[in-house]
Amino acid sequence: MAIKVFIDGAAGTTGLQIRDRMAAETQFEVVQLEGEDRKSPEARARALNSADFAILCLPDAAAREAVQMIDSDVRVIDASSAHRTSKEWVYGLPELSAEQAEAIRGAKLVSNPGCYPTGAILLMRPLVDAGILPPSFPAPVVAVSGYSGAGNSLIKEYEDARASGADIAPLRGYALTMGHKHLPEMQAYSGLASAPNFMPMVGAYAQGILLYIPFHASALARPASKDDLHAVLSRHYQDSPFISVQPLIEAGSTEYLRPDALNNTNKVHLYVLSNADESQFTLAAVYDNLGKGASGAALQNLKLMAGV
Ligand SMILES: NC(=O)C1=CN([C@@H]2O[C@H](COP(=O)(O)OP(=O)(O)OC[C@H]3O[C@@H](n4cnc5c(N)ncnc54)[C@H](OP(=O)(O)O)[C@@H]3O)[C@@H](O)[C@H]2O)C=CC1
Ligand SMILES: CC(=O)N[C@@H](CCC(=O)OP(=O)(O)O)C(=O)O
Repeated sequence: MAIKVFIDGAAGTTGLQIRDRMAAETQFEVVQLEGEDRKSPEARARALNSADFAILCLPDAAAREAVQMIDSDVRVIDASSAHRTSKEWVYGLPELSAEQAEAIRGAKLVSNPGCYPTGAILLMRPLVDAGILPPSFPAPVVAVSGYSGAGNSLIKEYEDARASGADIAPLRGYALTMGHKHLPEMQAYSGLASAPNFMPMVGAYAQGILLYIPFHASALARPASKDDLHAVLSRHYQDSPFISVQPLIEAGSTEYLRPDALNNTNKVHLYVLSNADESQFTLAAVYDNLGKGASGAALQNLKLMAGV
């Protein structure tokens, strides 16, 4: 019998992408609500409690509301930021460790990571665990995302502006008061003592993230070369089907990184960059905000939880 999966918020950016990605997954039967039922608390509660799994692709408040409706054994994956550091929830990043993957496999409540934290945590956590980055690391995180990262409303804003020929900023630096909602999960799951210094930007393109963590060698917990950093990350992700550490960049290379390089995949590419004397390093990540940054990760967690 097919495994019943209710997607609450199936008409949104994340929900639509999950549906598309599930089209080829015949072991699952997708349930979604149409028309007025989409936002009817009664219809949502019925669909939620008659499913094996529910994926919440909703604003935080509606995700909290959905959780209040549960009176069955339904297992939940929440794509919103409502529960990412809640004790009752398991953080849905299986690549953190074998134990984390195991915890997700058996969990009732899984919180899918935020798009920016995914790259930042994948880069920093293995280096903190290896004692190369200290927990006191004053992490600078600078990232650019496509506008789909903010869902339907920003997609509409950019697409309307493009259609009408209105002025479009090529890049917007935002969260200028430095209190972005992703800070708690970035800190908690990177293993840091304090919140990163996070400066996000949104570009005038739809999809894809490029994220940088630039720092001086003096910030390391102990002396380490670019080969050391690269070896720790490569070892950590050696068995991962989705995360791959890219080769070190050769001197004189004219290679460049583009945020949309992995669009429509669940992959993440990680890089260790350095200057010639290795007095300065930058960790970098490239991935799809709607892939491993949202819908791809939700499907990965669903398959892990369902054991398929
Ligand atoms: N876009 C991304 O890259 C990422 C998004 N996320 C998170 O995923 C969640 C969904 O985001 P996203 O898909 O981008 O957002 P969208 O705005 O594109 O979609 C949200 C959907 O939820 C629906 N909705 C709103 N309120 C209710 C309600 N009370 N009951 C039922 N449905 C409701 C909306 O309907 P309507 O439009 O009619 O209001 C819409 O279809 C958010 O919490 C977001 O933070 C996480 C990681 C990355
Ligand atoms: C470009 C853009 O605006 N991005 C969103 C993050 C999208 C995301 O990851 O959503 P969650 O917060 O649910 O994780 C932002 O910065 O708020």
